[in-house]
Amino acid sequence: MAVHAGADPVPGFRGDPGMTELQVRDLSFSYGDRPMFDGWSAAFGSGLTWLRGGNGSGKSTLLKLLAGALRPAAGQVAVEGVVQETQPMDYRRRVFWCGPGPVAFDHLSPQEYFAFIRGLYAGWDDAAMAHHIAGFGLAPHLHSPLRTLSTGTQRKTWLTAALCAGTPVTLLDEPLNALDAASLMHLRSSLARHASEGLRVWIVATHEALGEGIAIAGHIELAA
Ligand SMILES: Nc1ncnc2c1ncn2[C@@H]1O[C@H](COP(=O)(O)OP(=O)(O)OP(=O)(O)O)[C@@H](O)[C@H]1O
Repeated sequence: MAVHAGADPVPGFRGDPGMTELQVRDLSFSYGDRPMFDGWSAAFGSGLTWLRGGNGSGKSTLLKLLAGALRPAAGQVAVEGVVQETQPMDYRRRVFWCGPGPVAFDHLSPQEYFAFIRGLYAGWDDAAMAHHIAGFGLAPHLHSPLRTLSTGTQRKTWLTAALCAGTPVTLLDEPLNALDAASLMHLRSSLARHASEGLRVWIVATHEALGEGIAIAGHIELAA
């Protein structure tokens, strides 16, 4: 297991004044006595960053740290100057994390989940919600409890929320998993649009290439 360290701005990060930025400084984290990150630093600018690495290299762990779902032993993570450790609620409103596993909302239907989540994010976009419900074919499933829906349909629900939340930073963990061909096409075209707009930070952890036509602003590769 490699321990990740260093201070590498994401290649392609432009650092323009006024653009959204996620900054990680001197991040350290261990699972028990097993270090994963030791003084790791990076700066993520607007656009899409592809987070790569083999199984077990720490991609999901890094996204959880950036989301605030795991607590670092040391270091600082900040979005637009809002520091995760000292302003956790303000920070969380700026970061949407879409992980691969089940979440705590599976008693809700997609419609109830969207109604709940739209109250948390000031930039929530209702027009985008209608667009993604259609694009992912979610309409027949809107009123069924999430726990009764297929893995792919649940993931389409989380992805719809991620694409509508309007947060400065969006973290997607293996977003291509479990999607059918039509949904993959819809996700890829949505990511391509956001990546080319370059207005917000998108960090996407995935083993496989995202597909042609998606502008990649930077790569981070974690060693296994
Ligand atoms: N809660 C935990 N406690 C202890 N070790 C953990 C825990 N979660 C993950 N790990 C270990 O940390 C390492 C990194 O895991 P992580 O899930 O971040 O990797 P990954 O790059 O996302 O892998 P994959 O590509 O397989 O999804 C792995 O060796 C894993 O076994």
